[in-house]
Amino acid sequence: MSQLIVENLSIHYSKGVKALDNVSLAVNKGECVGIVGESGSGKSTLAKVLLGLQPYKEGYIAFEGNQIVPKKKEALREYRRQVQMVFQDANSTLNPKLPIWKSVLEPLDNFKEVQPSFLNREEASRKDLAKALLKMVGLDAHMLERFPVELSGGQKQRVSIARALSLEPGLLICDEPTASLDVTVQKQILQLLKGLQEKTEMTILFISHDIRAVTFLCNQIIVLKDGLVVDWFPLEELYHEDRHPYTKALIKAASF
Ligand SMILES: Nc1ncnc2c1ncn2[C@@H]1O[C@H](COP(=O)(O)OP(=O)(O)OP(=O)(O)O)[C@@H](O)[C@H]1O
Repeated sequence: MSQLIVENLSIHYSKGVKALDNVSLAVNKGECVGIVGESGSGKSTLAKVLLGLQPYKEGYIAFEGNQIVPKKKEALREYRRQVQMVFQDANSTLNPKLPIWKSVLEPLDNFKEVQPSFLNREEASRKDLAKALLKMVGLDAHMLERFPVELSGGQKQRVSIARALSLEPGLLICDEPTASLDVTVQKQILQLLKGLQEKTEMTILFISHDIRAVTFLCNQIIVLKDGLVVDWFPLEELYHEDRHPYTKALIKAASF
């Protein structure tokens, strides 16, 4: 059974804008699935709907067999623990007034009942927990007392990833997590996500306009254009002649 199922999802904004048009997809546990498309193709709308931030009237979304209904608060809370998000702008995730160690512990503070297997909440001090989380994303303990303004873009994104990992999610949704970073740092973040995915076996849904990033990380690729899924294939079939002309154009523009 697929971990995440989306069936015939359509989203219309006011003024007749159809951001998603009958979108169906399925993501299996432990897979890394990329959603690629140009600006305006509906990627962020899809991410918002999947997080329960955007209501939907047409279609069906289920995670681990349970339908996601934005108004059902209790079910949404458990879903929000299971499904974590990394956004493009780490500044929107990190409170500028909090030192990194407090920021990194915020999700665990909101879900006191969670006992991630890689942390010993009872025995460790709060700073030790924060330190262990930073270590998972390749950050040194001397970052603990710093504030977001004192970190580079890549370091801030690592902190955002550490926060997301702290609740040991079953699914990590990354919406353009590398788009604001320079090329070398982008690569490092992609490598970090790849390593974490292999280690933890969590599912990753990686949303990006950058087909290079998607093909580096993902084993399944879904192509969105004007709110429609126009192509969906395993990585091995990237150069297959059956690829949709739009996918071929994206590949060509990326000059692989
Ligand atoms: N709140 C909104 N109200 C009206 N239209 C919207 C709203 N949000 C998005 N849209 C429209 O829906 C379509 C899809 O937008 P969306 O932001 O999901 O695309 P995207 O692929 O994430 O683009 P980008 O990469 O530029 O963020 C676009 O035509 C956009 O103008």
